[in-house]
Amino acid sequence: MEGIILKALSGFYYVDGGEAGLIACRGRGKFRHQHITPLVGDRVRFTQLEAEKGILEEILPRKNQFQRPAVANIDQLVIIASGAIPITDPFLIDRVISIAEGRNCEPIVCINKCDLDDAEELFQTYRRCGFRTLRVSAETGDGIPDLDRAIAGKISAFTGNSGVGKSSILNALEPNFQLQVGEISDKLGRGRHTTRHVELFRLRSGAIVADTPGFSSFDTEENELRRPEELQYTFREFAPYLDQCRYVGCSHVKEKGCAVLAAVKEGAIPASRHASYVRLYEQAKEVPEWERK
Ligand SMILES: Nc1nc2c(ncn2[C@@H]2O[C@H](COP(=O)(O)OP(=O)(O)OP(=O)(O)O)[C@@H](O)[C@H]2O)c(=O)[nH]1
Ligand SMILES: [Zn+2]
Repeated sequence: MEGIILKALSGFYYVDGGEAGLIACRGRGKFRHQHITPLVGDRVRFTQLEAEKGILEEILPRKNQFQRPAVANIDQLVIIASGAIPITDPFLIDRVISIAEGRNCEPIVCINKCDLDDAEELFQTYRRCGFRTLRVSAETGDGIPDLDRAIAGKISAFTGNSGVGKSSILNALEPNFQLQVGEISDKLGRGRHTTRHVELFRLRSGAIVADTPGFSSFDTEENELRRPEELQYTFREFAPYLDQCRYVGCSHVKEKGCAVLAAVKEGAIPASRHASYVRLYEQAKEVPEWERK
């Protein structure tokens, strides 16, 4: 049988076995010998032993994999942003987009709290760059059906800065969730710096989503380990200009004859996107060679 690992706990992998329900599986000893750690999100082959118990036989090839939180096969990263309380700094969005683009994972920009502010500038910035960009309000329910359609049939992880409304949106998508919204005790309890537990949930619509705790702040570590010269490929709107710069190996930061800079000047590339690129480029340059993979 085949299924997806939704949760890992105390040595058991809970596999969504479709009609068979949730099957608690142990891994075969060979995984340990081969240093293979099954991850939440893994597509697996397993044998059912009794009603709700089984054994993992094989991990099918991964589409991608993240370390913090440890999860595999994320199809889409839904980046929640907001134009009001709090106003999202575009750099936070761009950093996550860059991570997603480097991992064969589709970024979706979802602007919440549109009842307070329609965030026209953010919306246009990401739409113009070619990202699927949605406007929603968890409060009024506006746009939530669009988000529902955007995540249908996929595995999606939700991310976004604190307070943008990730829990509220998941609750709006699936009232069964009943995630606690905006409570201080909850925020402390999540222990963002301690556990990195992650779990996937199948919504009634069939979409699979990663719960927020492990995903509320995507770690930048992996991004910073990327070579500076690879960063340009994670800004999709740069693509038409990359081979038009005067110098081979142009960093698109301040060189003369840089086609990317010219496009920023003309307004074809949003200035905030380029500013984020420069910031990530400078960060990437700081990483010593021996620290890279
Ligand atoms: N007006 C308005 N308020 C919202 C909306 N969505 C969420 N809120 C409010 O924003 C606050 C934060 O919402 P949460 O859902 O807890 O945000 P979060 O992103 O999960 O926050 P963290 O747990 O800190 O990561 C709460 O007071 C919500 O009621 C919205 O669409 N409109
Ligand atoms: Zn250039």
